[in-house]
Amino acid sequence: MAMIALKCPEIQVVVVDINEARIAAWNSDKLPIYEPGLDEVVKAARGRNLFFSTDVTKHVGEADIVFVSVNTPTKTQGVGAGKAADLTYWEGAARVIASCSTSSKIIVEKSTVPVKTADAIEKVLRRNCKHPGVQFEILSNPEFLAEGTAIEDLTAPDRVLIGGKDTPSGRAAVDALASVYAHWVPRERILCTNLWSAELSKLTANAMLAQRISSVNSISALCEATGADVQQVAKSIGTDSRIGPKFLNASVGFGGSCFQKDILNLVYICESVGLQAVADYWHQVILMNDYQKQRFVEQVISAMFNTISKKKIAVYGFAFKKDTGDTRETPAIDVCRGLMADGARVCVYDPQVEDSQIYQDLGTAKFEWDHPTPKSAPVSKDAISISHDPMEAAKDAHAICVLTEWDEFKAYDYQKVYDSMVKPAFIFDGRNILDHAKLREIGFIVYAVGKPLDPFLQKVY
Ligand SMILES: NC(=O)C1=CN([C@@H]2O[C@H](COP(=O)(O)OP(=O)(O)OC[C@H]3O[C@@H](n4cnc5c(N)ncnc54)[C@H](O)[C@@H]3O)[C@@H](O)[C@H]2O)C=CC1
Ligand SMILES: O=C(O)[C@H]1O[C@H](OP(=O)(O)OP(=O)(O)OC[C@H]2O[C@@H](n3ccc(=O)[nH]c3=O)[C@H](O)[C@@H]2O)[C@H](O)[C@@H](O)[C@@H]1O
Repeated sequence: MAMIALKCPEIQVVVVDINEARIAAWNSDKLPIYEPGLDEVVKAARGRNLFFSTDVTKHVGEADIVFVSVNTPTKTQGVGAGKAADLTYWEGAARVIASCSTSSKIIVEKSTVPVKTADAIEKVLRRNCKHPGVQFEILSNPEFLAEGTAIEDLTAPDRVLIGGKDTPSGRAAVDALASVYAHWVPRERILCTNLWSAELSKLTANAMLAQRISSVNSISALCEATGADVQQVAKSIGTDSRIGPKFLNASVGFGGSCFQKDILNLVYICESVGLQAVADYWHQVILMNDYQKQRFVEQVISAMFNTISKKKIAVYGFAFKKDTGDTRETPAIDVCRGLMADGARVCVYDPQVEDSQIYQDLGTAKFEWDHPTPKSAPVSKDAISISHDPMEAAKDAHAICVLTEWDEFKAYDYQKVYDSMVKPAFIFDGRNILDHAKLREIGFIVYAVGKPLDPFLQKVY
């Protein structure tokens, strides 16, 4: 919305949220999320044609176009728990829109939703609007930005996707929304489809992106078993232009708020229409991701003589990727839990993530985090500590686990780090970002995902 406000000065944009603390932060000097370049965009438009408010009914009532971007988490209970998308917040938003609309509106699905959601939302809107003559035209306009590169992605998107009904009013609504984006996006990049294609394209895009990571991660395990190098393999296959080099970095596993929930949602939809084989196929992407995180933990334990009990392990990076403070579904949660379950004393350092977030994440059950009041149990402060200094985090530690690819991790003085650690000192590079040859020269035992194993780490059968 900030980008639309920046690029379309004649359009008034009001962002409304029921969360007062978030709106207060959007109106302050410290925005509630860390996203490179976002501060500048917000500051350029805020107070001009970009406003943040908790007065949902007033601003929705006055709007011609309403973008609905509420959360669509995985259900935690009831039918479809653990897979289906929970549309409670979406339905709640639709009811509010219906109750406060005195004029016709275009309703834009910006959240990622199951295919056919527009049908359900239309029913809620139609049945709840008290004003005769008010019409709602629903469009699907899924968002493809990635966190950490959101401003770049929004400035020059590969495509903008708009799905609408093939009726005169549907086509007019699609044109109206397309003309907003056309302020800065070339027309040929604005793709117009039917509603169901747009909804399903979003889930499929995320599933196929995540599938690439699970595919290369599955091969990383085979590389370790055979002496192949996953980065060499990724480069070799990625130079085939039909495959391409992007999104082929082996890692400790993918995280983020969307891949897992969207694939599970796709799996559930397939099951609901009786396509079990299709559901199983996509579910394997998630299972491979779980396997990759578990495999990493097992590698740490086995390398350190099958016992990490009471050993201090420094974790470098808690965010799900670099350049964001977001920790939703970060692989660090499962890895830290795995290490703590084996008795390790974990000390986390992350340049952006708040301490309270780390404690909350480690104490919150799966799928709970994306609901407004997640149930969270306190975690033992003996098992987990947080440091704001990477040197201090590594001091007296037996091992360092690199779980996020923050650039600053490459620039540390690892001789100094090594000197302060217990020997043998281990580094487990879950992102393949460090200079492994140099670390070995210093004296570290190095494990890197999908790389030939140090003789020290090779299992003796
Ligand atoms: N985070 C991302 O990078 C991307 C997210 N998406 C999709 O966008 C949607 C939102 O994602 P996020 O922004 O990450 O979630 P979020 O949880 O950070 O934000 C959702 C906001 O909606 C508010 N909300 C809930 N019900 C409301 C209501 N009835 N009225 C007003 N506000 C209400 C919540 O208070 C919350 O601040 C999800 O469907 C997600 O899959 C899509 C592409 C990228
Ligand atoms: O629907 C969404 O929310 C968004 O989900 C992803 O974006 P995001 O989750 O923000 O971040 P990604 O860059 O996709 O990274 C996801 C995870 O995969 C990991 N990853 C990524 C690339 C890679 O090669 N290897 C790898 O392990 C990242 O470290 C991270 O944990 C998609 O890339 C966006 O297009 C989409 O809009």
